[in-house]
Amino acid sequence: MIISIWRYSHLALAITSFVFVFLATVTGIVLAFQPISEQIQPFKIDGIEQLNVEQTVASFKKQYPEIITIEVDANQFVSASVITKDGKSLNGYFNPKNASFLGEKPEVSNLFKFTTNLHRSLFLKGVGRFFVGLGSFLLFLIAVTGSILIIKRQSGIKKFFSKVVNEDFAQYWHVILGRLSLIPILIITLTGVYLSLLKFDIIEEKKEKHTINFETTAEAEIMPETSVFKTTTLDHVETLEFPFSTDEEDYFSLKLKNKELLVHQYSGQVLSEVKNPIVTFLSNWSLVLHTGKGSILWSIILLIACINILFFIYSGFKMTIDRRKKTVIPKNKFTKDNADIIILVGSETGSTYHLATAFFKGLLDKGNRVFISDLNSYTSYKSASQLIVLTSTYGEGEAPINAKKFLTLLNTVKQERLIHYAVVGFGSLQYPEYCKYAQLVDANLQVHKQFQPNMELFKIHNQSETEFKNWAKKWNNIVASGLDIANLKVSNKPRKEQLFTVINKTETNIDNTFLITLKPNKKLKFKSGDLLSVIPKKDKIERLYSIGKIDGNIVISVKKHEFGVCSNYFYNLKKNAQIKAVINKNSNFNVPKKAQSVIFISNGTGIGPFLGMIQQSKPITKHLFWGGRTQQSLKLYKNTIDSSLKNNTLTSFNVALSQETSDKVYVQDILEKQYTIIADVLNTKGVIMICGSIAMQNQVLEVLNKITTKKLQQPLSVFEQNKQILTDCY
Ligand SMILES: Cc1cc2nc3c(=O)[nH]c(=O)nc-3n(C[C@H](O)[C@H](O)[C@H](O)COP(=O)(O)O)c2cc1C
Repeated sequence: MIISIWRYSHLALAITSFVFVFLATVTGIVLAFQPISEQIQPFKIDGIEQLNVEQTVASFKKQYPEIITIEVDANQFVSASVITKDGKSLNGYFNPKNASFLGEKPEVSNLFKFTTNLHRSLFLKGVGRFFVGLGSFLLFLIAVTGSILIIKRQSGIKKFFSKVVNEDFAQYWHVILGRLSLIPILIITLTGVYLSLLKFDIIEEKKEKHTINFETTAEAEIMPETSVFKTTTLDHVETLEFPFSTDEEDYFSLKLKNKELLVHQYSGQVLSEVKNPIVTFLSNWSLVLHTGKGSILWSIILLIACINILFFIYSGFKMTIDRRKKTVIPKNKFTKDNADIIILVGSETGSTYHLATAFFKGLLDKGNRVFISDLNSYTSYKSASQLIVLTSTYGEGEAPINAKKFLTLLNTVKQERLIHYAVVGFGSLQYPEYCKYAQLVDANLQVHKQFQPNMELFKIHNQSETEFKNWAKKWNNIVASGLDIANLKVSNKPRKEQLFTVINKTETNIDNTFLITLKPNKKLKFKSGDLLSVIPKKDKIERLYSIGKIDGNIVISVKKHEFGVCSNYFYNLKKNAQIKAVINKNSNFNVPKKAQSVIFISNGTGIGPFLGMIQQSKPITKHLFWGGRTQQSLKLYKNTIDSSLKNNTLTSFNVALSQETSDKVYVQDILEKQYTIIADVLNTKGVIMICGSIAMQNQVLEVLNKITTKKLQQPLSVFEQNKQILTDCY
């Protein structure tokens, strides 16, 4: 619940301040170029930190009979106002070393003048200034609430900068850039507020007045060694005003960064010293930090921060709109008390709702009495016989926002009837606590007297529509709700299908396995390890095949099952037949660009993607391990493997045949023998890729763990976290 308060505050502030923040940011982007354009002008003289005021005054006095002021600005450009020997007044930039004139101060461009006005007051004078100041304060609050949201999302302040899982472009970059620009944005907003308060005199700059007692001043003496002009270098000076006349009671007025001095014009004695109040110090810093004056680096940081703010406006609103679109609970036709089937949804960002809605509508279409709601609305159900919980997991294995109260309610609400239930967990394998909350819900329902499971907990990675349909099919077989799985409208994304031509298909081998080669009709970008998604007309259920890329074509290894809809569909395709399919990127199972050595481990048809990878002519070490039944099973792949060995695109091939000899050898057995290869590859940041059956994967992982623990003194989990173990098993 707490996270929602912060999220709503963050959103409410963003909506309230949108116009002002947008205008201030766009104008801020333009204004960031002003200090940069100033800095690149040729008025900077190196070494003013070694030049003292006395030397500068002396060189000016040599050149000009009268000097009015000398100034040093934030860019360390020295400007002055002087009268020349021929009585003309000269204003502009000077070289402080020899007092030579460098040029007039350039006029501020109309673009910068216009933008500054818009930035400061929206051309509305005081009222505009007030709203800009308020906008700045609201942006500060947005940054604070945003930081709190990141802390909540990352489960603690210590993990503020730890890895963010990339599930959605807008969400991922909102967090990543938010963290990086937090400090500059806090500085921009706080200084913006400060400068506004200063303008409205809410903060006042009260300076002490100078008092001079000429009676007590020392006898005139020409600038002694200890004089303040000698001990002050030019880089500390802001302005130096010269005396009006030669009268002893007329003095220099020297403004430094931290104080103001009145200096005797002959003795160099300090007649009066007034320290700058803290307000002046803060004002100077606020101006420098807010505008980037005097520093190209800081101006660029401010510029990037402003561009990021524009991105936050876009990504923040995009996330909100997406969430709102997704989080729509369909209208109920039946009440909670006259429905037979209750669907309860737990969702943080709304994705689970679209699958829940498809399921709900599918059941309604077949005449079921269904009621749908969120998990926090759990209550008693008078006629229900089935409960389906569809819930995601958030934070570190925690309940999503609309499910936080569910477990408490489950233990307090009385249920009169015995209800059968099924729980589907939605999560992501990228999080260590995969579908943890669904697990918790399932465990609590298991021990509840009024609930009885009709199937095991089902976990779904990345909102997979295929997996959801698989679950729905299983559930439907148990409950016999008449659900038409093929026509469940689970997808809200249009499918961009491409045409492929069958250019080769082998006969089935002894294991009923065959290879099919497809040529894309149009040029397509894809890699070995990507997935080919096919939806056969017969059952309209999506199937995914891991593909090998050979000579720009797709090769897949398929096992023909007697009643397999898709495998028979593929098998019955004739040469030159056209099929429609989609290639899904699967970057988690492509050969990583930086890997210098790779081990491929597979059994059966799992060799498919590796047939492409072993042919790729990358100068890296590649070892292939494959487990099959007999020599006959291997024949299907032999040509590709042999040519890869011959061309040196494959370093070694290790085969395990389980039915060839009496001592059944499986792929994990040959791995154990080749432990040095495994240890070497992992130790040198190489990668192990596994494709095939889940049973094989589990056995292989066990063996790999033994090897790493023994030979590298580290459990396999360390290499899994380093992304050195990649799997694509089914
Ligand atoms: C900040 C954050 C934390 C997450 N934590 C987990 C987690 O601990 N376990 C898990 O399996 N999935 C986790 N996920 C993934 C979500 O459960 C997954 O994306 C799910 O499909 C979201 O569904 P929803 O939009 O209906 O909430 C997390 C996602 C985010 C953005």
